[in-house]
Amino acid sequence: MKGNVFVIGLGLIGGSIALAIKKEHPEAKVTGYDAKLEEMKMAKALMVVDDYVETIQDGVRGADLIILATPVLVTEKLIGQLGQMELKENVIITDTGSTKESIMAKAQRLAGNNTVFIGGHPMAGSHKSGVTAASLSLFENAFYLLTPFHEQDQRTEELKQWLKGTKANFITVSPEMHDEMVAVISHFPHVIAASLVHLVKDADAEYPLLKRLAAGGFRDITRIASSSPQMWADISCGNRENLIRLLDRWAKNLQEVKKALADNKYELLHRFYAEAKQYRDCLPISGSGAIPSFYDLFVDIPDVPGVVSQITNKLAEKGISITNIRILEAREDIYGVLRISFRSENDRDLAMNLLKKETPHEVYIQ
Ligand SMILES: NC(=O)c1ccc[n+]([C@@H]2O[C@H](COP(=O)([O-])OP(=O)(O)OC[C@H]3O[C@@H](n4cnc5c(N)ncnc54)[C@H](O)[C@@H]3O)[C@@H](O)[C@H]2O)c1
Ligand SMILES: O=C(O)C(=O)C[C@]1(C(=O)O)C=C[C@@H](O)C=C1
Repeated sequence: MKGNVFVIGLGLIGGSIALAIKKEHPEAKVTGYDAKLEEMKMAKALMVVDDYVETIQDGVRGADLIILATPVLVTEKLIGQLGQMELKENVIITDTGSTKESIMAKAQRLAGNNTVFIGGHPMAGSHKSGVTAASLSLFENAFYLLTPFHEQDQRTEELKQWLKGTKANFITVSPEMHDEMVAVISHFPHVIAASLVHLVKDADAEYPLLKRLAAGGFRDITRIASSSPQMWADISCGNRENLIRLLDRWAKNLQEVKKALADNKYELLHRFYAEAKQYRDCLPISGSGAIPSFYDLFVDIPDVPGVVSQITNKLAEKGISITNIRILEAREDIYGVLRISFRSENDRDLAMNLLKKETPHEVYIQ
């Protein structure tokens, strides 16, 4: 497609969408704006945007598509500001915010003058922020939720065309349903992850060794506690009522666990873990989903210095990026197993072929 795209908020999400649009629509011009000048300069240097402007007014003038990729409370304010500006006729405005009800309520005022607002939320991301974390493949195979005011709107199809390069799967939902669902699978887990970290932090003074012992399980469940505080404070305020309801349900659930412990009810505790495991094991491990797909590759390696960097260097030389790396077992008498995670199946297959060809190690997918 041809036209002017204006991205406000050049962080992880705005940057990743800009990259996808530039790749899919090379004839379009992608301009960016961010509250931080440094972020704009970096976005241009990394060729995430073609150019940047120093005021929002300069960017919206002539824009055919405006994408708001700022923290959700900021997005609400910006929608108000856009309502006061002169916009191009037929412009599509969308956002990427993790909440939808209050954003859609604000956006109602934007309707008219052939302006259309279509709420959006790509259901993939990371605990990392900023344009340097942006990636072309961030949304590949992920769900991308849309909340248009009119479901069958032709303009929604137009927006999907603009966003085709994300390779995401688009689904239309109501803003209310959106906020209830993401509260359970995304917003509430972030509250819990941060709260768990606070629990450990509070015990830190008493047990200085704690930090060093906090290994696999704790790290896995609290990765998302490293996310942007502004983003999550905004989301929490934007989805307060659903979060309060979930906190009540969670408290009740924990009371039941507490009672089972107090009464020493082994069977109840076993069922508690078994039912959780059964449901968790049924979640899709690849393909689309709110839980990001991790495409893992396993490499048997000897426990000798330098071997991990040899492998990562080989991947870097071929431009294959990894999302996570971990040694699962490393004892003197046995081989260690290196688990390398990739963003896409394609990256993992490229890595497997490369490492099989260029290293003596056993390389396999579990
Ligand atoms: N991080 C995720 O996993 C994820 C996933 C899906 C959706 N989202 C949503 O996407 C949006 C962006 O998140 P992100 O992860 O890219 O955050 P980010 O922190 O990486 O980027 C946000 C950018 O917005 C800029 N910004 C803040 N206030 C601004 C203002 N007034 N004007 C212009 N720019 C301003 C910041 O400087 C920053 O560069 C949020 O609404 C978030 O809820 C995040
Ligand atoms: O993977 C992560 O770090 C995320 O937190 C991504 C995550 C999520 O909770 O799944 C976070 C917020 C977004 O609205 C969508 C995706």
